[in-house]
Amino acid sequence: MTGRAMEAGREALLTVAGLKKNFGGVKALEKLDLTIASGELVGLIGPNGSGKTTAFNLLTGVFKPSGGRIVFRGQEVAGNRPEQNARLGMARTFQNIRLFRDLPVIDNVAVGLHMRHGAGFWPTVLRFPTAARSESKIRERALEVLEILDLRDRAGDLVANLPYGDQRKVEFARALATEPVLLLLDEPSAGMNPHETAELGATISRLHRELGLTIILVEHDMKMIMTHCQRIHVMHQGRILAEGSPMEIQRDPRVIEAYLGRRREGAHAVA
Ligand SMILES: Nc1ncnc2c1ncn2[C@@H]1O[C@H](COP(=O)(O)OP(=O)(O)OP(=O)(O)O)[C@@H](O)[C@H]1O
Repeated sequence: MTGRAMEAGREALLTVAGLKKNFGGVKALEKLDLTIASGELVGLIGPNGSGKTTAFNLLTGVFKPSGGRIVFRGQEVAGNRPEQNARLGMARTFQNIRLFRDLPVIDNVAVGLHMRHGAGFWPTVLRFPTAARSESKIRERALEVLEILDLRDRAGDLVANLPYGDQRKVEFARALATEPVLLLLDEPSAGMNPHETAELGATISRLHRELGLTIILVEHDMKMIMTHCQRIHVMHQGRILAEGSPMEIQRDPRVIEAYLGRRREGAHAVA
């Protein structure tokens, strides 16, 4: 399906049609079709190797597609560079945390803001007054974003000294600092214990609700997906296998088969 969100009368923020990606002989994405409505919190799930991360890499411009279309906010963005899509309002986090561990939290968040509002490389390095002004605005804004994630008190701490769950939140803060309309979260619960995972799920839900963000959540933690997502897209072998509410997905025989088939090979099971 691509039409269910539209039936609810909401405008499409992102439409993906016939998206393909080959790596040599490997068809990582066979034919991806997906429509995400503005304001949704959707889950993108699927067995290991089904193409979820590849989809994120194509959406954000890390890889160029081998074919197909990506329309974001009414513009064709397939083949754009990551910074072009960031300027259009896409932000993402990665499966493995990618922070500057030996820098303070606030500097990590400011990186996201520099990408969007910075004075530019030379004015910053040469400390022109314009750069200083924009630098102080950036720090002010970084503190506001940290406040949203209850991390303002840790602004001056080195990332390396934060618990793992808080490091994830710093990643979120850095993504939020770019003021995205679409946030792509790639397995945010990876490496977390059940308590941290539950807290993170609540944080994602809150960001969705309070900031009106559209979020696509790639996750293997089925409890988080089933609790917080309104709609779920299931990928299998580079395509969408099924789409529906958490209840519909849990009962879908095709989904159960896709997961059980893979579980025999040691992958995660649904529900
Ligand atoms: N850079 C690459 N070069 C070659 N093959 C790749 C590359 N990236 C992904 N693939 C292959 O593409 C397929 C889809 O991988 P992808 O990482 O997108 O799946 P995934 O659903 O995100 O898996 P996981 O849940 O394990 O993270 C896999 O067969 C993978 O081996």
